[in-house]
Amino acid sequence: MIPIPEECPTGPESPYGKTKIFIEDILRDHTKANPQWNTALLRYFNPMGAHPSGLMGEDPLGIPNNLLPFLAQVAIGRREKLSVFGNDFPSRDGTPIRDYVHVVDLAKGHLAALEKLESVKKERETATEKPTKGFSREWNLGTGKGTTVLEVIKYFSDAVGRDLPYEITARRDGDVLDLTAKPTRANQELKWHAELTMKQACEDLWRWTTKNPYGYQQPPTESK
Ligand SMILES: O=c1ccn([C@@H]2O[C@H](COP(=O)(O)OP(=O)(O)O[C@H]3O[C@H](CO)[C@H](O)[C@H](O)[C@H]3O)[C@@H](O)[C@H]2O)c(=O)[nH]1
Repeated sequence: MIPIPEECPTGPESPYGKTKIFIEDILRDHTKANPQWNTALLRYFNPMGAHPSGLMGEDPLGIPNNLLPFLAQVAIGRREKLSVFGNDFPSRDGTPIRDYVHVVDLAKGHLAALEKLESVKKERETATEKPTKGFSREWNLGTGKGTTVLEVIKYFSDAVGRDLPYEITARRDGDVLDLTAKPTRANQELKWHAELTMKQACEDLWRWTTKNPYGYQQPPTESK
């Protein structure tokens, strides 16, 4: 079901996807058995960007697996070029579509969920009939807007101010065509909407990268 609503049936194929659903199941079961528990199950789409101050950002160890951290390392000169994993997907430019959400919006989604749980807690405490089960709910933290890999490269190149080198390579195992959220439930129940644009996310990521080319680590020293 694309875009993916909160009600979408789940069927993870990768071990990583399975860990996410196992954790949700554990939390749902625990909450069901403990009426005093209120649990938010937040489903992240593709987080990107950095704090606009340029003081906090992502610092993957080793070779980055994810698109934006890799692209940022290409732009700052730590890697030669990006490999685009396949351009034969049935999308508008042949590359896969993801829902990239700014980390600041994602952080605000957590605050909105905590506020919602507070109000649920108050309602339940004052209810005439005491609940026999806890409260748990799934919410999609995504923008609802899909962007292809080539579009991401264009947005980030614009933030950097020059074209960034990439080559088309084979598909990566497990990559699917489209993972765009339909965050209707999160929009309505949490009164949360992603507000920041791809342009802002790319500018914030580039500010973080230029201020901290090696993330939180020291630059490597020349060996003699
Ligand atoms: O070097 C790269 C890295 C990625 N991609 C492409 O870029 C898109 C995004 O890939 P990512 O690895 O950045 O993210 P995924 O969509 O694979 O998502 C994974 O990483 C996300 C975080 O960014 C979440 O954790 C998510 O749950 C997890 O499945 C994919 O089409 C992928 O094929 C490339 O072309 N080259």
